[in-house]
Amino acid sequence: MSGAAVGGRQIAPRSGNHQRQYSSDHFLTAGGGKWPGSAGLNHPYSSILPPSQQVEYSRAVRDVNRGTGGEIFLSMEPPMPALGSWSSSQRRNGNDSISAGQLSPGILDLHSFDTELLPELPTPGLYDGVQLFGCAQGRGFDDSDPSFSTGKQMSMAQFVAESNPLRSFSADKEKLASVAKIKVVVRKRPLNKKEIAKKEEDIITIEPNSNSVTVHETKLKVDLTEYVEKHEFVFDSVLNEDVSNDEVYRETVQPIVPAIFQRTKATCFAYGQTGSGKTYTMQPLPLEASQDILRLMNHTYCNQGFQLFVSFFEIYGGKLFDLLNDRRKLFMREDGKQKVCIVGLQEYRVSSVDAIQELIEKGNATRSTGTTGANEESSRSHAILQLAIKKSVDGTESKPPRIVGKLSFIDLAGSERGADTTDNDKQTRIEGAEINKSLLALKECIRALDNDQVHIPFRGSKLTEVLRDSFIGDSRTVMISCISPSSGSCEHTLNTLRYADRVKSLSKGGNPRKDLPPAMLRESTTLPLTSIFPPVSTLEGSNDEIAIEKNKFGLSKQPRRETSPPLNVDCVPSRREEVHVASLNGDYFKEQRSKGSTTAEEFDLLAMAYEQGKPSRKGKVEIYSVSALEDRVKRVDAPQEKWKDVADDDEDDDLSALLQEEEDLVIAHRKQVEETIDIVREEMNLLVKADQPGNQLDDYISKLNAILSQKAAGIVNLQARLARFQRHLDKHNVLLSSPGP
Ligand SMILES: Nc1ncnc2c1ncn2[C@@H]1O[C@H](COP(=O)(O)OP(=O)(O)OP(=O)(O)O)[C@@H](O)[C@H]1O
Repeated sequence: MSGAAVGGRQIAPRSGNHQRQYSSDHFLTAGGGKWPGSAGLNHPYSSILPPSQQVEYSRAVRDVNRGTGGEIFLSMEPPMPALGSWSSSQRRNGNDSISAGQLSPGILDLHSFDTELLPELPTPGLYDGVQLFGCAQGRGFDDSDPSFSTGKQMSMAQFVAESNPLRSFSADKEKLASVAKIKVVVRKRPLNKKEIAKKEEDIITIEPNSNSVTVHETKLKVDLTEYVEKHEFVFDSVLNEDVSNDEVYRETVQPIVPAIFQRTKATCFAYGQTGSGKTYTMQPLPLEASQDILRLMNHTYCNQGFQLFVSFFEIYGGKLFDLLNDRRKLFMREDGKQKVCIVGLQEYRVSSVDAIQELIEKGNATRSTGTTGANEESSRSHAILQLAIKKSVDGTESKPPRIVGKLSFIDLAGSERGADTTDNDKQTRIEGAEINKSLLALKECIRALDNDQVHIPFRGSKLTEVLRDSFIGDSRTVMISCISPSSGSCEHTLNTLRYADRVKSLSKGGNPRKDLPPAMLRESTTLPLTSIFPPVSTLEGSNDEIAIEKNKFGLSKQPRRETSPPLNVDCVPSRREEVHVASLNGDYFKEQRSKGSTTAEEFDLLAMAYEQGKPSRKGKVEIYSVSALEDRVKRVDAPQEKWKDVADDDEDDDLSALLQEEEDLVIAHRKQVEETIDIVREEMNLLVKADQPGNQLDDYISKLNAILSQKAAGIVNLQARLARFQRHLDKHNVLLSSPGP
């Protein structure tokens, strides 16, 4: 398959010669096979397939890759694609796993089903353990069940043994309800050969039987001696490098599979830097889940009219592409009721694991990859695989089936790609910004979801928009944070864990950190803005007039005197040096401007930043944090529902933009502090040299000049960013100045 041009850039699909190469990257642990594409037995799926299926699997993939014979994925025109011939495995089994008539129409309305969900399933004996192994309606266990379409003969004993994980499904509904709304799991991969060759150390420790992970970061003191800073995090579950893909499935997705028969939408996504194991972790999950779904459908729920559908698409650079239809471009549309439709997305009805496996393989082979600085090739797209359970309305095929529940698997783009916003290549910058935006929006949606917020900022990105229906109603989310163990990845690993921590930490569902002694809270301590700025109620002379009319967010600007919730700003770790830098004078800006190194707009911003840096005449400021804003939106919405619709669009867009800016500011601040520490280190070196006999004064002066300029530039940039953010907050009445004493 040839690459597709996207946004002026040639994208190589993950197939043939363009597949990701980790040639020197083979993992040393057992089962750490090379992936992807070669369809060897080291494929992550192979661990969940019996030997007979592994052979069949290789054959199937070979067929797909050749694109001959058993190819089922012909280019199809919506709405009703013509289907080619069958895959080899399907032919062999006489299996009608995917049929033309079973393909969905070209327009998949992801959302409309929400309001049309089927009534509760008949519950008698629903989770009766006996029925796990027999049909709820009297049909006995059938070895020829198509869900076991490998031709393998299975005895009842074997079946019972293989079905053991499903015993957990026999829990009653209450047990389902106890499945956490959000679960954050961390998975550490083993060191790879390349890292070992570079003598990189494993800096991650996970205590056995604990759910905490520690990152040991080597740092330098100002006097250049080394020390190790420990960063400890606690999550719902922490999996070390020995944990198999099977165990990952059991820990993450398996508990929520039964819930999707109960009208639940579940989402599982992997987050982490390039090469941290997201794809390795995610790829087997849909297959394992569909295996369990088919078992439930064919036994516990047999003859109840359930059907399983698969779709697979990716979001690349803010655009949607169907991975099961030759990367055909898809369009997202919203109807008058804000229901999201993905126009043209192919959905395949499946009834065997083989068929699902082929579809997944096909989709994976089609995913976009691109070259990055860090790795030869890495994913720069989000891949979304959805398993939808539908049910016919009247037990016949006459009407299209309605969705009952859905399980979405998201293999996110490499998280560090969001930092590509300063790359030289424009396309890379745009992609980086898009990735950044979507990761931020995803985090905010999950947080909002877990806090039962009325406003879920799903409009923040394409990713969250298409997942909108998964964020509404009864939903479950599992986040798997993948981390590399090597010292070279320390910064990315910390970023990944901080992201995961922020997803979890503000959730109402419980912050595991709260049980920890203070010493363990060092890394993820958040500093409430209220501790920097006094709460509204303690401010003198709050400007009540400002808070009277409605603002752009539809907020009734009533005087508020309650304490605003904290804006969470990650603390700079306490051990880091505090650096005091002398104030700049206004001439600096003029000088920069006259040198032409600053644009007019930047000049204004810099000048404004300088002005802001001066002691305020007013003295005190009243700050409403972004979280406070969301809270206000929520509270005000309740009695004023009638005009909520009108304000919704703007609110969401503005909120997303503000949230993005907040995040960017914190990142820039952190970076600036790190840079300042480096600069101080340089200064120390310079001073040491200056004390030595024979020191060159010229050299000292020029170096000192360079250092001071660098220092100043860093501060000015941060001030400019801060000023811009303050202006935006101000514009939306998030920040309100109050007169001083
Ligand atoms: N837990 C693990 N055990 C053994 N090997 C692993 C593990 N996790 C990842 N690997 C291997 O590491 C390499 C990179 O993993 P993978 O492609 O899944 O990373 P990724 O996070 O998806 O990267 P990208 O963002 O570039 O897609 C692969 O060769 C994979 O087989």
